Amino acid sequence: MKTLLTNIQELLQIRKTNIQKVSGAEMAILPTIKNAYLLIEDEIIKDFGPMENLPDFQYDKKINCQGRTVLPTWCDSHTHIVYAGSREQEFVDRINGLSYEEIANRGGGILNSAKKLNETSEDEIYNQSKLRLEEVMQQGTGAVEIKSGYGLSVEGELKMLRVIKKLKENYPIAIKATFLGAHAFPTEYKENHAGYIDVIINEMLPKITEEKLADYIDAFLETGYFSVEETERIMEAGLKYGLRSKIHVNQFTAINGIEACVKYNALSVDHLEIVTEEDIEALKNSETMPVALPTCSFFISIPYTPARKMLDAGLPLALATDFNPGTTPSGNMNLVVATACIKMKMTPEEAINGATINGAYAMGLSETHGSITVGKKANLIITKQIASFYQLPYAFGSNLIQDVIINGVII
Ligand SMILES: N=CN[C@@H](CCC(=O)O)C(=O)O
Ligand SMILES: [Zn+2]
Repeated sequence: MKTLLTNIQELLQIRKTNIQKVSGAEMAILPTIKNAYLLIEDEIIKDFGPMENLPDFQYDKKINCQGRTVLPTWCDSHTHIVYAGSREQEFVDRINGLSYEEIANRGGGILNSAKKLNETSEDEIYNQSKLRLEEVMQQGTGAVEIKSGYGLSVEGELKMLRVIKKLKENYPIAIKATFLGAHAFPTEYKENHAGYIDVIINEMLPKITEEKLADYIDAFLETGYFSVEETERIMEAGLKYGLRSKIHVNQFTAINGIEACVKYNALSVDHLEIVTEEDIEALKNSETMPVALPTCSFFISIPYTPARKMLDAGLPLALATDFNPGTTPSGNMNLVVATACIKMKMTPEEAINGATINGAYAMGLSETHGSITVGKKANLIITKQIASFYQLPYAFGSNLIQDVIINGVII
């Protein structure tokens, strides 16, 4: 099956060779072709170029993209899409003055979602989660990472990861699964951290890897959650089972966690609302991708990741949603890109790089996703008629997506 897209007003994020990520000043450059064509063969990008060079292709279907921009689908490298129920009461509690920490200390937060998850059947969790996945696909996401972490028990974590596996099997979108047993300490282990970490390492990890349920391992490295030393135990155990880490870190406090993550060659460090000079130094010349979650900052009113400071230091930055019931009940990457521009002072070029090519890197999907490159998956957003791609973050409340193509098929 061959599909030809013609008269594309502007084709964004074209990369002739497969580069892995963009860093620092490179992030300001978003290569494009104006008045372009693109040929899809089955699920792959076969060719693209300026309309004046359009070869005499045979094709089965033609889409005239007059006035429309085409770009790769979003790569959302950090979500908690699989969960049970919702937490809008905590949202109202925060409006009334309670902080995220105060709510968590009253048994809300992650433990609230864990209780709901353990009381809900696997089928019901699947049915709730698939609706969220379908929604984000329509919003232009073509690759997504999904974490466990609301089970906090052997059965609960396995249940979540089996739901993620089923989503992988049933949907065309690329999904990476991350095991986040170290998301919080269950109440019964509040005074016995080492005991819970033993459960993670000796009971959960062997079962999860035996069933091949996870691609990565995560921990919430934060004051009041997992310490640097506790997270190091988790990262070390993950590596023994072949799981590289992607770590929640520096959301509320900076406690030298990033340095530890880099030491363990984490694929990504995520959140980074509080970043010190030492953290930036640790990330320089590393293979660890920093990931910002601007709609989390927006929703719970915490600082935004200091993108300018990080880019000026030459670092790369990826953008993701953090879609979860507590701190970010939204998986809309369009809003993430807009918020990064409006609140973090990233340019549209930088934000789109962060949400595509760097997001793919943060999921280990650089070979297949994140750019318009011959041989990569034909995962494309076709916009409505827009004056320029700057309108994507500018008109932040509008849905500017006309069609989403995943693996060569309009969904
Ligand atoms: N910070 C840790 N985990 C999630 C929130 C979890 C929750 O509140 O349910 C996050 O990334 O923001
Ligand atoms: Zn998260």
